[in-house]
Amino acid sequence: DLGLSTLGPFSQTGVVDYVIFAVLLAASMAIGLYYALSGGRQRTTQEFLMADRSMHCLPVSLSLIASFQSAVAIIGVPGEIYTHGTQYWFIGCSYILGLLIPAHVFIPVLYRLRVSSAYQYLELRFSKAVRICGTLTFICQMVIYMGVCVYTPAFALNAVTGFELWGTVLATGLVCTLYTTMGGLKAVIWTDVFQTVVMFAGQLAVIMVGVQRTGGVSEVWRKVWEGNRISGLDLNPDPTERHTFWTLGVGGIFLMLSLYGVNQAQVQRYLSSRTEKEAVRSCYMVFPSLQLALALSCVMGLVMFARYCGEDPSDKLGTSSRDAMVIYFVMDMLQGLPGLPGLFVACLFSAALSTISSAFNSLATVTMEDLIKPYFPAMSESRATLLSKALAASYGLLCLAMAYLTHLMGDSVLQVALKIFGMVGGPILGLFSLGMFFPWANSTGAVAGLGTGLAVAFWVGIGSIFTRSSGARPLQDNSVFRPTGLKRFYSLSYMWYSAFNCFTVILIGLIISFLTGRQVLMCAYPLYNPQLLFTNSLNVYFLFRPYERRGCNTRNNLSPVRETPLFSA
Ligand SMILES: O=C(O)CCCC[C@@H]1SC[C@@H]2NC(=O)N[C@@H]21
Ligand code: NA
Repeated sequence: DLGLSTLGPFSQTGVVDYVIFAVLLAASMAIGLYYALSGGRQRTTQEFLMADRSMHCLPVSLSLIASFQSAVAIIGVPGEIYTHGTQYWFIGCSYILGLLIPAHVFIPVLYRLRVSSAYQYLELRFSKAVRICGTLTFICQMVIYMGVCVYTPAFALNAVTGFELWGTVLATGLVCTLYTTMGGLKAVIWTDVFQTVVMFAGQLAVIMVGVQRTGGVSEVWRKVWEGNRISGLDLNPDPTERHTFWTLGVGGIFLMLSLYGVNQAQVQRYLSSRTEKEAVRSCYMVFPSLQLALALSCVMGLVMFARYCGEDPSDKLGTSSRDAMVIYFVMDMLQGLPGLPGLFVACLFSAALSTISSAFNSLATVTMEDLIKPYFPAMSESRATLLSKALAASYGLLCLAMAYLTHLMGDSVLQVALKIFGMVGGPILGLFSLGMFFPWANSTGAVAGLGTGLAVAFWVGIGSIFTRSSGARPLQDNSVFRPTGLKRFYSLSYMWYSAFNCFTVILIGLIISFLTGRQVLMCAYPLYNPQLLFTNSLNVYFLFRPYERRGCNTRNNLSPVRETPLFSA
């Protein structure tokens, strides 16, 4: 508690803010209960994990946003814009291809395979070992990320308002675990819808009050313009430059593909759609909402700059953490307006709840589908569902432990989250790309590629922590730091991690495949018949297993879908 509890929402306006926060938690619980007691009452894994594959595109698209738009973005992005200007806004350019490729490349393949876990594809294409490696990698990524998402809002609030830290983490974690365990994917998707609305409302409120209290739109614009926080198009090709149009607009595409193309949390939402067209439509509908989310958090950073541009309140705050400063700004703007601080607290926790509930549910799904069911085929449906619920609950508790670990990480939470996605999500994207676009890759190559990709990713990621240059260089710091050799390698912008690690997996995967299974060339069918791809008809072949000693064989029981154009030319 930085002694700013005078600014705290719960000292000035008191009860009404607590009520709003409590209403948010209660509403989420109510939705969880509703889906626990209605429909099939969550008695089958098809319902608990896949929502009976009956969802419409609107809730699915809002739930897709909610999965990877957490308090990290709501607190981290304004801090980024305040410190470095609007260069980060260019990440919005990556949303075009970052959503088109999932819609027309990854969804068709994964939807038609009728899988529950994205990693089942890896077994069909490669082998069980590759599937297990993919699943374990995904579990590591989401468990670490969940910890950051639970910790962020609680830490930020505690830093500024003295709001009870671990009590909040516990309350959030328990409520989330409960409704996810009771109501399954249907509850997670519908709470995501409700929480996304609260998230947008909270940010909008802060922006409107903030602009009004900082002298109106023209005054805000004048201050950010003079403070040169409106960044131009930075076309600097230097890959060690932290944020440029290339690292954000192009590097961001690979980040988006790793999240919206192959991440189980998003794939599960596509697969829960009633038809493939509905899934593709939900992917398209993500675009405007994602741009809105990005705009709100960027504008919030600009208003915050207009408010404090001269002074630097970190001395009052006692911490130079930009993340804590964002909460200070919000409480400074909203104090004395009954209900608004509570609305923002609800916004923060809605963002966190909607992300960690998606993480719980997708972790329970892959653990069940990839790590348990294959070894217990005779397990009864009710037993499997009960186990899935136990898994969701245990992941909830694990996430609280991870929240504590986040305590120890440096950097702004936004950078921590983006680094995790780059270091772990990038290699997984590489693994799927190796399988889908390189028919001659085999499972030995895939495992070697993934292992190498993860090793290199952690080498760069950990190395970057020790070299100054990878951190955020404040705008006014114009010291020319020219890293050389290994230091240059460590200085790679973290926005390139997804692309860099993806290509490492593909490169190593291909080399090892050639060295171990050259006969493969004759057997695997192209996933896409390339010359057809651009004539509007997509022939999705289910892949034959790569060459075994006895010549090509099709051990999997999926017959190739031959020559049936999936949508007419
Ligand atoms: O908010 C978080 O929890 C993670 C930070 C943002 C993750 C990436 S950034 C590009 C894409 N847009 C989003 O809203 N989330 C993802
Ligand atoms: Na969220």
